[in-house]
Amino acid sequence: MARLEINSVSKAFGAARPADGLSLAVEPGEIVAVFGPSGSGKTVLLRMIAGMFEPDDGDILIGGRSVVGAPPERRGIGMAFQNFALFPHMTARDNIASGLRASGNEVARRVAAISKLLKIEHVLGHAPRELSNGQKQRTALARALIGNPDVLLLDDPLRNVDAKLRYEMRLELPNLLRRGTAAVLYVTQDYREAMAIADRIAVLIDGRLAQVATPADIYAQPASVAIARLFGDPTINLAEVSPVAEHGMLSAEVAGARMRLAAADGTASLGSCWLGVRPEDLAVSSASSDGAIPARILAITPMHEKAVLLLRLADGTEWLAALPPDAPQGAADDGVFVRFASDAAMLFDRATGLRIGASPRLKAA
Ligand SMILES: Nc1ncnc2c1ncn2[C@@H]1O[C@H](COP(=O)(O)OP(=O)(O)OP(=O)(O)O)[C@@H](O)[C@H]1O
Repeated sequence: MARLEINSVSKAFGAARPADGLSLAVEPGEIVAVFGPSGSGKTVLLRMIAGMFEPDDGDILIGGRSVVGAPPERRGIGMAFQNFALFPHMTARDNIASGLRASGNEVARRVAAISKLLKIEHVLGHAPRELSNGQKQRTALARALIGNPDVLLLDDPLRNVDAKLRYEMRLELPNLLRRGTAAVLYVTQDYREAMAIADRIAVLIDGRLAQVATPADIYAQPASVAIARLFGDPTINLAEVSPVAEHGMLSAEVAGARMRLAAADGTASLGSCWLGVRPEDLAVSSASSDGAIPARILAITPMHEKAVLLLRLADGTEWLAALPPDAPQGAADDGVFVRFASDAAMLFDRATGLRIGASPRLKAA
């Protein structure tokens, strides 16, 4: 059992700075997803931990000991990659055993145990070219897990498997990974995968950790508008507003309608803000009411578990609403009214992008 600690780690390649003062600790048995846009530095972070290259600055500790400068094979790390990286001339069995520094019966026993767990016992004699992508991925995972590593690094391991298997693995992987005591760093470009698999998510943007928190907290309390936009499909709706405080209540005009937002802490009005409302927090109806935004339906996309409406608000802003499939939706070109509960509104400072208010969203009005 060993903790992984990344302390103020930086790395530059010429003008690119894929790691810029990163600090993160992963406990034994914990799964932390590293999630962020393409090019944000996720792979560079994993490679520094693995020893494929060293940081310019800062320290990386496993079990309290610095591993900077130590050869990769001495770091107690297991790794699996999106491209599987199996040895083509070896069987699945030998690929898995190559992750172990042991011999004889012990190897056979551990290969049998891990391949049973990963349901690949029947393909152990096959070469990689004879395996499906799902079987390749399981073989690569078995190789990473077999040595009971202190730290397990998984670089987008489900990127190249089909949608059905990805869905199944999202359900299976957390249980599988938690059977061991490895500190797991799991890189993904898919926010759903990060939310399904991880205990905590580390959001990496431009080489910096923008937020590290549980999946539920990141969704409900994104630290900034950039993070709010990375989580959610369809993505969060935004409107430029200048909230005012009156009688202890914040309100703002959105497309001509005055919306109550939250109980205001003070009497001060806020400056220019982004108002954010998630598509699933919008209600759409044909009847007007107090605080409803007039809008027109531009298009409707039925999406099985929900219907997504593209709306044009009275001021021309386009928003998306995600409604349960059985909710009345109207039809394209219908005039409708859009509402959201005051506690569904998030406010972000326009200048800094940071979320305003400490409570999950803002305090309910
Ligand atoms: N060996 C290298 N030499 C020079 N630049 C590099 C090297 N490795 C990475 N970079 C640069 O560092 C930045 C971060 O790359 P990285 O591969 O870590 O991104 P990522 O977040 O893993 O992206 P993706 O999700 O697309 O895999 C990029 O600008 C990339 O071009």
